[in-house]
Amino acid sequence: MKIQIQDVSVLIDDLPILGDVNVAVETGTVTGLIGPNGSGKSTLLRCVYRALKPVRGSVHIGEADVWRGTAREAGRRTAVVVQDHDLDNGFSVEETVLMGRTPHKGILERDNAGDRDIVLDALDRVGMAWAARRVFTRLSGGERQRVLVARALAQKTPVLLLDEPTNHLDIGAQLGLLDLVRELGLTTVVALHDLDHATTYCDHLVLLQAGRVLSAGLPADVLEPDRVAAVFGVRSAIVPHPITGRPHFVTAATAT
Ligand SMILES: Nc1ncnc2c1ncn2[C@@H]1O[C@H](COP(=O)(O)OP(=O)(O)OP(=O)(O)O)[C@@H](O)[C@H]1O
Repeated sequence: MKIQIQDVSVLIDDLPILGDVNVAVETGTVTGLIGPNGSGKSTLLRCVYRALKPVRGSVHIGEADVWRGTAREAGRRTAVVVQDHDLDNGFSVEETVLMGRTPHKGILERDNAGDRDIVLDALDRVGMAWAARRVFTRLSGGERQRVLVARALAQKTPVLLLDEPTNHLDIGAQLGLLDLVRELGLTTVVALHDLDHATTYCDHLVLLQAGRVLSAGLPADVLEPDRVAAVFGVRSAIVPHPITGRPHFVTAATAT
């Protein structure tokens, strides 16, 4: 299912946060949102998962305008993994992941064995099945993050949005999660700070600066060294990875 972001502008407290953003994400591809702190990555994701309505422009997922139709319909199309989750409710890990099934249920419909199988499978995929009975808020930050990814998987949507999903994760878990995201084959938009992860795991990148798209396209084209230097203030290169031979983004501090 394709994502089409057209001419999206956002104002918060009368301040322009996003201006005339256009992004197209083809079905089954992974697009990375990159850019400095405050450049608008989370805000753009919020427009796609309908937490924030743009003052201008539109977001379509497939044929559907995200602001038409119900939140339930949106929940069947789009799963989200965000930071700053507010889930201090004493729920178990299993109950937390079961919330991902909500858009598929009728108002009074109870969870069934099929839902529980989906939940356990999702927890298994992120290596958290052992924690099914644990209280979600008592897990470590990285464990909680993996559970929230499981909740998104349990939602069984064609579109997946992730806002810095590798935060809190150890390096093995970071690469495991990004491998999983690729394996899923969903239409995916992921905000990432690690530009090597962006190079390795994304089909396309969108570079935001001050709420505007500065560059979009293949990772090697977007992460052109002069552009990286101008935006992030670091020297960079894309070189063959010494272990895999694949393109590897490396940086060095600007020479003094
Ligand atoms: N609710 C809000 N009220 C006021 N300003 C906001 C609000 N949400 C976002 N902003 C501002 O919008 C700009 C973009 O923020 P956003 O969180 O989208 O950036 P980001 O690229 O995701 O940043 P980071 O890499 O630091 O997570 C920032 O200047 C931020 O201060």
